Amino acid sequence: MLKVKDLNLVYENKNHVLKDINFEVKNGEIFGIIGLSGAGKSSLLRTLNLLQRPTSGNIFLDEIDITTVDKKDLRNLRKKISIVFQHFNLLSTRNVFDNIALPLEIEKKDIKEIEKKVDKILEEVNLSHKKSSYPSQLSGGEKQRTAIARGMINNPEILLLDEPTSALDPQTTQKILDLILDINKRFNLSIIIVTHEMDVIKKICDKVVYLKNGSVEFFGPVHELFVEKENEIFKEFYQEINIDWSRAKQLSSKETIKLLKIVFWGKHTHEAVLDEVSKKYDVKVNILYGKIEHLKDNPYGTLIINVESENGKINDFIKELDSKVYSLEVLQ
Ligand SMILES: Nc1ncnc2c1ncn2[C@@H]1O[C@H](COP(=O)(O)OP(=O)(O)OP(=O)(O)O)[C@@H](O)[C@H]1O
Repeated sequence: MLKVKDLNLVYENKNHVLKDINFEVKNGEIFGIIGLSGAGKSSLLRTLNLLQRPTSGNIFLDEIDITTVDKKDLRNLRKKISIVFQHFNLLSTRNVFDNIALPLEIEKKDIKEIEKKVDKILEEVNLSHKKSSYPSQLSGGEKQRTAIARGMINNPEILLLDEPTSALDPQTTQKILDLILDINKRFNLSIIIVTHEMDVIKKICDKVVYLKNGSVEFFGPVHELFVEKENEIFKEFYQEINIDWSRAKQLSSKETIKLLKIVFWGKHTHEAVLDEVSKKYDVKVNILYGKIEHLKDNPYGTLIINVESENGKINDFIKELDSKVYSLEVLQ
């Protein structure tokens, strides 16, 4: 487990970029760091394997505070927590095989062992056919696979990925995300991924830290970010719900009409809860906005509805519906 405690980073020019950061990453988790440009995501990632020393605070890897590690133990630390850089950092004069072999050569490993390990990892990232190619002969996705393979060659406990899909087209992005999910499952490897793409968080992450101006604005499971914090965080990140609120409120201005926001989560998302409860209380439902999305393995749905009842049972209807959905908010 990786635990970050009260971490601060002040650059030499007095720029205080990370402020009292706290979070933890459990073994085998895929953990996202998200935020707007300049929020401090890359700075945070680089402190996690001490490429950038924090100004204060602690980073515990399995209870040991790595911020106290001295220079000679840094190489061992970076074998345990390895990083894949945003622009891959492949050496242009070395082919794919030799790029991946580099960390083992630095360790002065036996040539036979190097060949065996590199060939195995090449197979795992589906790149055996490109082992003799040079970086200039590779597509963006192949460069990323090479960089990930090099990051994996020393069997790290944690793999840090800086914007692994930012330079890729949507199809290649999907393939790289599948690869990340695959290595996470196969090796029970913890993966910490910096991204500015909400879709990446949705598709592969278990937990997430949302950074704003260097502070943790949210830390928790991805579905909580989407479901509970949607209004606060998403408004500044992107306008998630596209609805004409003044019209919706005007429609709901009568005493007998209420405007509701309902969130469904997990297996209940596909159940006909709304239909059943509205029939039971004889309430008319008018859907103003609706969508179902997928977060890793679970669907979640959002509905904005107004409901109308002349029989005085609208509050009973709301109470029962509230007990059957993930969350319900009376907007008006
Ligand atoms: N070495 C440095 N010295 C001083 N300031 C720096 C240094 N590196 C980054 N910064 C500043 O720290 C802030 C955070 O930068 P960082 O690259 O960590 O943000 P980010 O969230 O990763 O941004 P982006 O999404 O644009 O890559 C920015 O204001 C940046 O200019």
